[in-house]
Amino acid sequence: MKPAVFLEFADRQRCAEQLASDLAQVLNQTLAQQARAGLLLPGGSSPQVLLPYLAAQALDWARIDLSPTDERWVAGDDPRSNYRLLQAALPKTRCLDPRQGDSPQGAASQWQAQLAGWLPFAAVLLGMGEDGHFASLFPGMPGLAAALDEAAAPAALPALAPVEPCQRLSLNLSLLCQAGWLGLLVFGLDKRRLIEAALAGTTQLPVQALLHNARLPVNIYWAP
Ligand SMILES: O=C1O[C@H](COP(=O)(O)O)[C@@H](O)[C@H](O)[C@H]1O
Repeated sequence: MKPAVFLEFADRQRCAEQLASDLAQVLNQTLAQQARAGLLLPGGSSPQVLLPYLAAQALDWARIDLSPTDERWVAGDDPRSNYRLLQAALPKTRCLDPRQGDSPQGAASQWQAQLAGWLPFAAVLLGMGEDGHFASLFPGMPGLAAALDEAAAPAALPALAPVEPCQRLSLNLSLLCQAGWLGLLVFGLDKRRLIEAALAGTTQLPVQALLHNARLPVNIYWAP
């Protein structure tokens, strides 16, 4: 297990400000060495406080390739779409819509093929749900063990959530770890307790596999 870095902040604004600044530093370093930089961000509620701070960073946004870490199988203009959230918040990036086919399986294959051209990603930021899922790798879903296997081939796959919208697309742990920097953004006391249990190895949750098996240290940003 690579030691995780736990960064604790007094409130969500300060946490988001620091994370935005750290992400910008990683991206600027990458852009100093190559033409484009790949950035993967989560959807859901947690990044909503981060995105305005990130958009305000001094960065050549037109050279950033952006993708969600996972997507809900809904229309691209559905308010629940992670792609829609990110594209609206960071409109100057080249934002990739994972929904590239008529079926989740077809879309996952196309998305995976496009992301292969971005590797390694400059930075991957993940979120975590109250049930310990990250990206769209949910406890108990079919194929979970393979998706959490760090030694598996890097892949995008159809995934299943226990709540609507159930049909998802997600990257597996192996592909999420093909990065120069890996982060996890979590808010609230319940999620903190979960992270502490996962770090101690006393859960069977997907986030425990992330914290124990990722091939690079996870930078955890937490605020109440
Ligand atoms: O469904 C999802 O949930 C997780 C966590 O979301 P949050 O609202 O609890 O922050 C998110 O990281 C993921 O990208 C999203 O699709």
